[in-house]
Amino acid sequence: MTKPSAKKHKPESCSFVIFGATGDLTHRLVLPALYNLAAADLLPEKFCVVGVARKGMSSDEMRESLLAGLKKYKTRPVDDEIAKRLLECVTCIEADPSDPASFDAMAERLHKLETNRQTGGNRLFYLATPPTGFAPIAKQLGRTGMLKENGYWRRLVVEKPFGTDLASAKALNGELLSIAEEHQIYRIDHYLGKETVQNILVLRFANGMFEPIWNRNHIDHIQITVDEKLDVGHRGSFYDATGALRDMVPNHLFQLLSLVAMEPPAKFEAHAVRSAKAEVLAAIQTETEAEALKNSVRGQYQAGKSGDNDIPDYRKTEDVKPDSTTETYAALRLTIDNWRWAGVPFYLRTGKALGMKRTEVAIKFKQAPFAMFRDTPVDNLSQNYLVIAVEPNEGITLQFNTKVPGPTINIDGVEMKFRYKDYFQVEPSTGYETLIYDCMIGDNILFQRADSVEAGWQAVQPFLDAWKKAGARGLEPYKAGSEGPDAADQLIERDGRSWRKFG
Ligand SMILES: NC(=O)C1=CN([C@@H]2O[C@H](COP(=O)(O)OP(=O)(O)OC[C@H]3O[C@@H](n4cnc5c(N)ncnc54)[C@H](OP(=O)(O)O)[C@@H]3O)[C@@H](O)[C@H]2O)C=CC1
Ligand SMILES: O=C1O[C@H](COP(=O)(O)O)[C@@H](O)[C@H](O)[C@H]1O
Repeated sequence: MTKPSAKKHKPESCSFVIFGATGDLTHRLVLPALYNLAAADLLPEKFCVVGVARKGMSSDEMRESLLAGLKKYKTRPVDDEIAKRLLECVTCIEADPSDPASFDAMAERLHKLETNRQTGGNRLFYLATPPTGFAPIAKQLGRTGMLKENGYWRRLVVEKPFGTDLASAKALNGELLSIAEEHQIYRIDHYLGKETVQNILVLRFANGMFEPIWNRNHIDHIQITVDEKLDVGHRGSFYDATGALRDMVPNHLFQLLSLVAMEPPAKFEAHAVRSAKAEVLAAIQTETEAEALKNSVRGQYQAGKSGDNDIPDYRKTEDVKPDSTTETYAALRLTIDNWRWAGVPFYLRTGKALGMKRTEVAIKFKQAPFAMFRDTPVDNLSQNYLVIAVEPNEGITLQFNTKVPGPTINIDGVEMKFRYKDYFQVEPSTGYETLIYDCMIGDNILFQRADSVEAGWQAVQPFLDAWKKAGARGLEPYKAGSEGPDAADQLIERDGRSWRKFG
């Protein structure tokens, strides 16, 4: 069955200014997302794309490079006519935040371009640069008045990682908020662009049957898993300074956690939803150093095979220190200190170079008291899990027990499965389309507010500190292509529980 989606309207005319336009993110995701929006007729009537490069490049050169990216990273066949129309909107401007005069010149050129292209003065500035560029670029935009909202909207999209710890995230928020208002700042997390992640809100709050049991009285524990097959590859220099915890937990895994654990917002509106998310993150119990070590596992992959791919030892990866203690796997046991979740552990795990790609939230309900069926033969007793499959096989599964047909009572575990592909015709996308579109229409419900980002870092900071002090002590090796270190199993098994098996 195919259902049509709600009709969206075109955003107001604007300029879309990309810093880091020569980079990987722009080519891999941002331009393909703009292309997909163009194909869906969801770009503004009057629109221009300004690609900013620190060193001179002609607009033609930039268009050529972006077209090559579009063809390489396409999510659907590229229609030459649509690509041509989109690329005609592209102009390259040179500006380097270490050269303030270049930003003065940019302000003038941008204004002229807006006049020529009749886009008006609405501007979206996308910081698609490494994080070292965020504050310096924002500072120059502020100094030159380019962010000033004078009857037009001016928005700043900030990529991840947003800081490397609590102190740096606070400092970056402080710098940005001294230049722009909170409503102008769009802190992006691509997990919020995923349909399956947005659907957590709908699953919980558009259905009457889940909310009454969505609490400590009925839920035993929650597991959040983001396993990746990918190894670190050519990202050694970034990854070795970052690690699995910083790279994935305070952002992506906490998006999943906050949507699953937040209180029902009073309205489906940015302020209410973002407040509920920030509140639940702030309620994650702060660990002492000893508790942090006890409630966490970190691992590092050693050489192995994932499918047909030979994966080298992490420490032999280009730009990784040969004695690196950076974790490529992290598992945490967290608790949320509020009425709803008291006593319900949240087990989180994520890692690279694992046997399979799997992102899911598994909600484990309390077992029924089986007194009544104590003497009943059980073929394959199922645990009562509600599983939100973010990737792959996007959908929702409910596991429960049923009677095996026959003259006697036999019990077996079965599943009820909803798969998106069985109900909806989903256009392939990068995941950035919704986020970019929402930013253009000024809806920041799917973007992170400053307090949420800081609450996330606050919750992981004790683990960062404890691991830093421990150095190599407690760093568990695991074989690439495996399910991760055995210690991650022990982390959950010591509570008498186990990780949900896939499949
Ligand atoms: N690549 C991806 O798949 C993803 C990336 N991200 C995030 O997006 C951002 C960009 O990543 P990515 O495109 O991979 O990075 P790149 O290394 O490809 O850099 C992007 C561009 O930024 C410009 N740049 C570099 N340093 C600075 C600086 N200090 N000031 C201003 N401009 C600078 C460079 O362009 P020039 O020299 O021409 O000015 C460079 O080409 C990062 O924050 C990353 O974490 C997030 C999700 C996915
Ligand atoms: O931001 C990041 O996310 C990806 C994982 O994203 P997914 O959508 O494929 O689940 C991860 O590979 C990368 O290291 C990290 O920086």
